[in-house]
Amino acid sequence: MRSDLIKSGPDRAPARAMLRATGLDDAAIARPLVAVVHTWSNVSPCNLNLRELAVEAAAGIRAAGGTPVEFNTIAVTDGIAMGTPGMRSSLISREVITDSIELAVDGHCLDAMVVLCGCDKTIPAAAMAMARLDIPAVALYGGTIAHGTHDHHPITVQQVFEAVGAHGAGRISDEELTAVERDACPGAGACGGQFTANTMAMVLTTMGLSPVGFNDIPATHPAKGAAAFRCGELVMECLRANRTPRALITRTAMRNAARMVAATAGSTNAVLHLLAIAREAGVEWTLEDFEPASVHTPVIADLLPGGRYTAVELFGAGGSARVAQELIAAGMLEDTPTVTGRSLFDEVTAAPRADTQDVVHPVSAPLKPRGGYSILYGNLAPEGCILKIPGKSGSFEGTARVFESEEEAFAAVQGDRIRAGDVLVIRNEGPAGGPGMREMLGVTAALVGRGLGDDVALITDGRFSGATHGFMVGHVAPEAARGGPIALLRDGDRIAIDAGQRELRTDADLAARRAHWQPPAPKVSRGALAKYALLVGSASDGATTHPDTRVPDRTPRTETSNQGATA
Ligand SMILES: CC(C)(O)[C@@H](O)C(=O)O
Ligand SMILES: [Mg+2]
Repeated sequence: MRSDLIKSGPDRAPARAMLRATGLDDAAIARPLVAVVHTWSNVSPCNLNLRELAVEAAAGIRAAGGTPVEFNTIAVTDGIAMGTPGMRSSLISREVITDSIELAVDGHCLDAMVVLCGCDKTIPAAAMAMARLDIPAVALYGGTIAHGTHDHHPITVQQVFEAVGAHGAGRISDEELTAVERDACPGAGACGGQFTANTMAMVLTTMGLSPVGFNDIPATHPAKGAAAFRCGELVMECLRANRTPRALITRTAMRNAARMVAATAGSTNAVLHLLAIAREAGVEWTLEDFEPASVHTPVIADLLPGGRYTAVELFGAGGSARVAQELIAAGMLEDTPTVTGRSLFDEVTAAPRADTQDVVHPVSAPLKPRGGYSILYGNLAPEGCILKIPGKSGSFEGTARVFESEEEAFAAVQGDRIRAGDVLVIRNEGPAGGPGMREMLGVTAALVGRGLGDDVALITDGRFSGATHGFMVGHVAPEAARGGPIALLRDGDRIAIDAGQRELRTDADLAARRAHWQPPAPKVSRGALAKYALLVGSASDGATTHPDTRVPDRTPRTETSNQGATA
């Protein structure tokens, strides 16, 4: 046992003395020491229930012969940070949470862990830490928030962001905005559409890191506690069987996860996070691998932000298992092992199947013929970018309106300075340039709220919330701060988002402008943000600080007229 390093033999008497002080007796010290890691915080609803779940998980570990030890990490809540400088801390927190789980578990030589996570970055961080440590481990998502009700319609925080745009355009009153704000978020749980948290929770399930069905249970549902208890028992089974995460995180699991994201029109952040998880697990998986997964998987789940339902209705319809059942029936998933010791297909097939529901469609009657995202390249994104395919699919050509920050763009939208046919370019918001690759939900929701959602497009080296919809291209790489061609765009340039050719391009003479380009001065010089800006790789590699991530290319790019999909 790994924990023998800290507790066996005469030399370890000081460590045992410390453990005794926490209330452990000889028998408890002799048992496997199992971490209950959670990302509890009461700054927002997302992680609010995790301390309660930690008690249940610890009880499950004890019941199965282990000794639980608990610690928690930080969490940064996008729904609160959005649109502020605070949002720079969001993606960086994924690295910090992963690192802190590694350090606390390795620092105390713990034998196994249950990771309880609840929001956009804590969920991928859980998977990254599991991959990195590769000790027996189970992840459990705290669960979705219930939806609010406004004017007899279910709403989520997405509608609050969009109401801000409608309010800015004078379409709704102060009172209406306040009423939406008050109605949207009824209690504990992460944002309720197929936004980043629910998308990533589905990824954990699909990859076999969480038992099928558990992550779908909403945060306030009475069954959530029993699921946490079972995770405690299960991690002890994993320990005895020496079942570890890297056996689960395979290329097949990546492909399955990418297909589930496509089928549910999930958050584009899943692309960043899956790349980061793959790097931690040492799995060969690239940005381009997402394209076939999306092309060959129709959207079958009618979920917000583009569709009608929230994760609570999906839970009632059978949850992630129902989506997987439909994809399996169509030959669109491959069988893989899971944390329970049974295969994904065995678990999914055994899951109950609701008779009447209209949240998840069969593959034969999809909502859209292909998945919700596409990877583009072209002379504006030689390393790639991601298009969130809008409701009104096709291509978009328009005129560049260049903004050097999210704040500038938001002010232009709210100041009624954006017109149909504009392509907003928001740059210097990339992983290094932001730093921290903020989500542009404030801007994208304001566009939708003003009724401009179908008539303008947006490209950025930043990223998007899961609640973003419209004609949106993010993760443009290389980013502006590292000399990506997006840095060279000017107001008035023609920009084409060509979904058919999978290109983001301009006919502007970028090569001529290159000679005059100067890298922008770093926005921060100390602290976590500055460290991240120095270490982070390209968004096309997951925007991670993993040492194997391709060394950032800081040399200016040479423009060609069109570098195409193989660039
Ligand atoms: C605030 C949201 C909706 O949670 C967003 O951060 C996301 O990425 O989905
Ligand atoms: Mg987010």
